[in-house]
Amino acid sequence: MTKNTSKLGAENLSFGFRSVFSEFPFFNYVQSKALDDVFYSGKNFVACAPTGSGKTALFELAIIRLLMQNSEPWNEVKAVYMAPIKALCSQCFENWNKTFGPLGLRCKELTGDTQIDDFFEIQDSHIILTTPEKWDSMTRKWKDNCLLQQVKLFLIDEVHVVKDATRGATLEVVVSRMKAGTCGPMRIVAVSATIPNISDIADWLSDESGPATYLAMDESHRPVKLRKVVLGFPCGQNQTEFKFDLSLNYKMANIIQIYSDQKPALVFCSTRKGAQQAATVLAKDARSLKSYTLRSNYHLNNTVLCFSGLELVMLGVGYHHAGIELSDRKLIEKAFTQADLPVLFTTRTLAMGVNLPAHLVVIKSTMQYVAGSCEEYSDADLLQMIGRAGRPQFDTSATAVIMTKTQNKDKYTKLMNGVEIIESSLHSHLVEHLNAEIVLQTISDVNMALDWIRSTFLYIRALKNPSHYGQSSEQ
Ligand SMILES: Nc1ncnc2c1ncn2[C@@H]1O[C@H](COP(=O)(O)OP(=O)(O)OP(=O)(O)O)[C@@H](O)[C@H]1O
Repeated sequence: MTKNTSKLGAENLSFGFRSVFSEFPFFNYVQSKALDDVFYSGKNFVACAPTGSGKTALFELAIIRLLMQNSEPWNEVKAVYMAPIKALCSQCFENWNKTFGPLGLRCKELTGDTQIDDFFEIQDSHIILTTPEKWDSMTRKWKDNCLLQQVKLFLIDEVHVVKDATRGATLEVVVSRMKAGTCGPMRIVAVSATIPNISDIADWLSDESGPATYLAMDESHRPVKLRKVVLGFPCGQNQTEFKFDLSLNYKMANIIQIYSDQKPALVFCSTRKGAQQAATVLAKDARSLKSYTLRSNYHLNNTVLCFSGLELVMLGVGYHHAGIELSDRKLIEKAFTQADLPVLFTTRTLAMGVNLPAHLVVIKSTMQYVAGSCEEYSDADLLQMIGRAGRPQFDTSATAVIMTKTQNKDKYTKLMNGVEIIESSLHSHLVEHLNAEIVLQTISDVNMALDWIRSTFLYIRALKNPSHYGQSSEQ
C-alpha cells in the first residue's frame, strides 16, 4: 500500500468540504503530491498517475477550490467534466450528486443518452458531465451562448484519448474552442493513467501565464501493484476473428490457474454470446482441474437466479452482460463482490466505474464487435478494463492479462508499459475541423486560423515530430 501522508489529510479542507472525502481519512501519496498544484494553486494542471490511484479526488479538489473562491448560491460556479466514456460520466454524476449535492451544487449529465432539449436545466447546473462528442455538438450550437463563456473549470478525464484515431481530434478541437470561447479565466485540469510525454500535454493546456503545471507518477505509486502480462497467440491467415476468439476459451483455465493466485478473476469478452460460451468451456475444464478448485460458495437456497447460467454459477463460473435480467445481474455482481464466485466472464458492461474485487483481469481478445464489424478496443477502453484489477478497497496486488494475436503483442506491451508517445490525430481530420471553426466564426481570417492551429496539440507535436505528420524537419 502506498504510504498515506497525514499532514495532507482531509483535515486541511475547510469544514464544509470535508464531507466530499468522507470515504477515506487521508489523501494517498499521489493526491498529497498533487495537492499544491491542484488545490493551493489555480494554474492549469495535468496529472498522470496509474489506474486506481485516486485521480478523481484531484478533480474534486479543483471543484472545491472553485467553490472556495465563490459563495452560495454558487451563481458563478460552472464546471464541465469531460470523459470519453458515457459510463464514466454516469459514475461521476452519481458520486458527485451525493457529495456535492448536499453542498447546493446541481450536476447534469449530458451525453448521447440524454435529451438535447435539456438546455435550460444545463444552464442551471453547476457541474456538467459530458463526452467530447456531445460537448462538441453542443458547443457548436451554443457558440454565442453565455453558458460557454461562464465555464470556470474544465476537467478532462483520460486526456490521452487525444491520440485516438477517431475521437482524439474531437477532444482536441473542443479544448481549443473552450480556450477561445470563455470570457473570463477558465482553468483546465486533466488526468490520465498513461502519458509518457506529459510536458507536451502541459504545453498544449497552457494559458497566458505559460504551460500547465504537471505531475507524473509512475507505476511504483500505484496503490495496488499491478503485474501486466501480454500473451500473443497465433492466428492463422484463414482463421476468422470468431474462431480465434473461440480458440482462446480453451486457454482460459490455464491462464486463471497461473495468474489468479486462487483469487477472483474477471474476464472481459467481446460479445454476450462469447461470455456465455467462455464460461461454459471453463466450467467443463474446471471439473478436470485439480489444483485450482472452482467452487462456488453461492448457496442455492440464497438465490432466486432464474437465468440459464445458474448451473455454471454453482460451479463457480458466472457470466454477466446486458442481456441478463437486471435482478440476476445484481445477484451475480453481489456474489462476485463477496468473493463467492471465483470467475466471472463479462462484456464491457462491468468495465467502467464498478469497484469489484478482481485480483486478476483477463482481456480475452483485443477485438470487439461494433455495428456488425470487428475493431480493436480503444486504448481508453482497454485501460478501463485493466483498471478493474486490484481496486484499493479489496487488494494489495493484482494481475492483468491481455490475450491477443501474436502480431499485436508488441503494440499492447507498449501500451501496458505506457511507452507510446501521445501524438495528435487532428491532422487526419484537419480540413473538416477547420471548416467547422470557420462556420462557427471562431476563425474568420488567416491570422485567426494560425492562432487556432497554434492552440492545438497537433502544433506542439508537429514541431517535435514532423515526420509523423508527413512533414520534413526543414518545412
Ligand atoms: N486517499 C484514498 N484512500 C483510500 N481510498 C481511496 C483514496 N482515494 C481514492 N480512493 C479509492 O480508490 C478507488 C479508485 O479511485 P479513483 O477511481 O479516483 O482512481 P483513478 O485513479 O481515477 O482510477 P481509474 O483511472 O481506474 O479510474 C476509489 O474506490 C476511491 O474511493
